[in-house]
Amino acid sequence: MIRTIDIHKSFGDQEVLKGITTEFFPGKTNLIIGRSGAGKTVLLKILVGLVSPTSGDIFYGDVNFSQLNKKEMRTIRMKVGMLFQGSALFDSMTVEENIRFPLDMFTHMTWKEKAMQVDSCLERVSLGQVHKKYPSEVSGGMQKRVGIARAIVLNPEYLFCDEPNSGLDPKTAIVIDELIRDITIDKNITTVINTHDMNSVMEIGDNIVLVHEGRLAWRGDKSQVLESTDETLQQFIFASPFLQRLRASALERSQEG
Ligand SMILES: Nc1ncnc2c1ncn2[C@@H]1O[C@H](COP(=O)(O)OP(=O)(O)OP(=O)(O)O)[C@@H](O)[C@H]1O
Repeated sequence: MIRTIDIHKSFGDQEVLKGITTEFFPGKTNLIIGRSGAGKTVLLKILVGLVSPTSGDIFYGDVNFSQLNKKEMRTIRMKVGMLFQGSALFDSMTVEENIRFPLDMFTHMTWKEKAMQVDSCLERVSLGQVHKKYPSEVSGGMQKRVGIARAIVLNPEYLFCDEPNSGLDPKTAIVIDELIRDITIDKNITTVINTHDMNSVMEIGDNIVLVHEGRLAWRGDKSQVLESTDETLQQFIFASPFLQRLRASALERSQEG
């Protein structure tokens, strides 16, 4: 579990985060949602330790992440997997070299142990004979799978995904979401996903954190989204007139039934 307590972040005069207190749970897909510029990426970077908060605390379990020295922070980082926006694979490395990279960096495993771990992660993301291919030789959806395989190769306790659906068609996006959710449940990972994608909210939103103008505007799960009367949430989720009509008719049907 990750807890943030009263996180503030300013860049110069601009206060981007204005006191975020929330929780992200193990075995759940925790989504950070919000409009462009709301502060989602800054919050995600603070959670991972890439950006320091101006004030506030982050707890990984019982450990106060904000007060660790470099060595202790490295121990926590070893437990963290990252799926970057656009997958961020190394173009000059094959798929298997990409996935093996964290093992080379952080472990003393033998060549054979690494090969077995790479195979098992590729199998977990349902990719077969792509070991020797380069990222440019596989589709965008496959690149995401490779990115996920690399993110889980060290058996992380925490998984951070920045816009995992960007650039994918809606169907492939749902398949990738479901893959992330299944891995989260199987391995009891605390997964935090930064997303704009409404399908993700409604399909895998176990714990949804809505950030609005740097503040926590709403928290709940996907089953509470439709019924919530929170204005900020409704304006964000049902932004288009089409979705507003859809919501109205869904609510009508549920009242009739
Ligand atoms: N390193 C930085 N220096 C100065 N300002 C920054 C920095 N990083 C982010 N900001 C500002 O913080 C605000 C929030 O940015 P952030 O990237 O977190 O938004 P976001 O919610 O992730 O938006 P999007 O959905 O468009 O990615 C923006 O106004 C941005 O310009």
